[in-house]
Amino acid sequence: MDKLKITGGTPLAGEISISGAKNAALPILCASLLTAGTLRLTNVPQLADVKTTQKLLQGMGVRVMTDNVHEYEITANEVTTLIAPYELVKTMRASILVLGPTLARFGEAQVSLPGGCAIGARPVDQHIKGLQAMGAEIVIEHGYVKATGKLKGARIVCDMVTVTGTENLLMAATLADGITIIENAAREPEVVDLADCLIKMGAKISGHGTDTITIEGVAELHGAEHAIVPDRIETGTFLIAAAVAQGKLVLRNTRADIMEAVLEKLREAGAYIEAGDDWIAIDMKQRPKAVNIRTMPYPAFPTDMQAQFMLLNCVAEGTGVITETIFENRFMHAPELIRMGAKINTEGNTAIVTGVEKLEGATVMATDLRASASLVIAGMIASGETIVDRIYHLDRGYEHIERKLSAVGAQIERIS
Ligand SMILES: CC(=O)N[C@H]1[C@@H](OP(=O)(O)OP(=O)(O)OC[C@H]2O[C@@H](n3ccc(=O)[nH]c3=O)[C@H](O)[C@@H]2O)O[C@H](CO)[C@@H](O)[C@@H]1O
Ligand SMILES: C=C(OP(=O)(O)O)C(=O)O
Repeated sequence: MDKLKITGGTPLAGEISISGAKNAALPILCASLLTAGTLRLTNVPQLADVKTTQKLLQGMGVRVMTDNVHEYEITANEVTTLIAPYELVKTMRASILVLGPTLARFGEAQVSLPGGCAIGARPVDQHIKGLQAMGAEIVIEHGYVKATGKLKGARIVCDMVTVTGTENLLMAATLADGITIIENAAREPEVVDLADCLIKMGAKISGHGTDTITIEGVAELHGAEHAIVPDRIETGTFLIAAAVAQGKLVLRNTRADIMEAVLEKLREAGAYIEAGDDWIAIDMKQRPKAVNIRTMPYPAFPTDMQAQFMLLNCVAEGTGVITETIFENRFMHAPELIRMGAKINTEGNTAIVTGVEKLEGATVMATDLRASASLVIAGMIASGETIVDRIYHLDRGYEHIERKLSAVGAQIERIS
């Protein structure tokens, strides 16, 4: 199993190019199931999760052509099975995103229930409830969601803001008979990117980016071309790296307008940030100041940046309080950071973090995607050597993270 070996304490400076967003690429790849036409995608990140989605679609008979870098051509004109099997779904929860489009186009779908994961139980009851409101017959049998029926428009009020839930219902509604209104919808930029792609495919959608999305179903969708939105979480992760290493980075091919809450917190921590249309620059001249963080749905502070900000507080001046309101078990990085010398007290969904002058290198275990990222950056600023184990989590969501960070001064190598 691969590990990362990091030697801490090297200065960080230079430029990094940001990849397309995992959380936009995955639903958009699944949206290919909505049409027999060809979907041409650019800026697709090279990630394990993208490969898993490719396998899942190919297993259903979808033709996926790729230059194996960032461009994909996907045609679902000869779908051979409407089943998404457990073997693939268990490795990636986002596989549930084939449910809405498959059911909407073919009137039938069987998708393995994704089950819980390290950060929380993550049920999919809202996806199911919404599809039922649209007329689907749904049973759960042998661990599979089995859905049938011709979908019709409905008014759906989500019990909580759910990103993939909104995406599944949005995709399903594009081919439903009549008008669907999704209330308490997720407003994340990745939902907006999916909606923009669906509109290019001929869908009639309005209100995306607000908490009420209206979709007028059409008889069929067609092929389209779309560039995946930049990854705001990858961007934020590298900004944190610069902030804690007191470095200077320019991030290219990204967008500041979709990550204001994160940039605001970095400024509060003492970072000097400038941004243009497709770049963000950070210059951190001193030790960061601790910040308080409360994770909430977009446009508030994202849970996917919580672990990285916990690390920032670990080496900041003062004490910061972190409250995680989205996932019930998303502090697993805390005990690993404590092994590196951090001072963190967790109680329920709150972590009180008091900064120390320096972390110490150690062997640590990555437990989930963003926890892994926080440990890698911790290793970059710690004294001595850090080994981060179980980095397959990292490969799910960061494209060549060790190459990108090495290019700006970090000493990181992948070892087996
Ligand atoms: C592939 C993808 O886009 N993943 C993102 C997506 O995950 P994902 O879409 O799975 O997360 P949700 O927005 O659905 O989850 C938000 C909360 O709602 C709960 N919930 C959700 C659906 C449901 O049917 N029932 C229910 O109870 C979840 O357990 C969680 O507590 O949004 C999360 C929150 O921004 C991010 O951390 C993930 O990176
Ligand atoms: C939790 C995450 O992803 P997923 O929903 O794919 O598990 C994440 O990207 O941090």
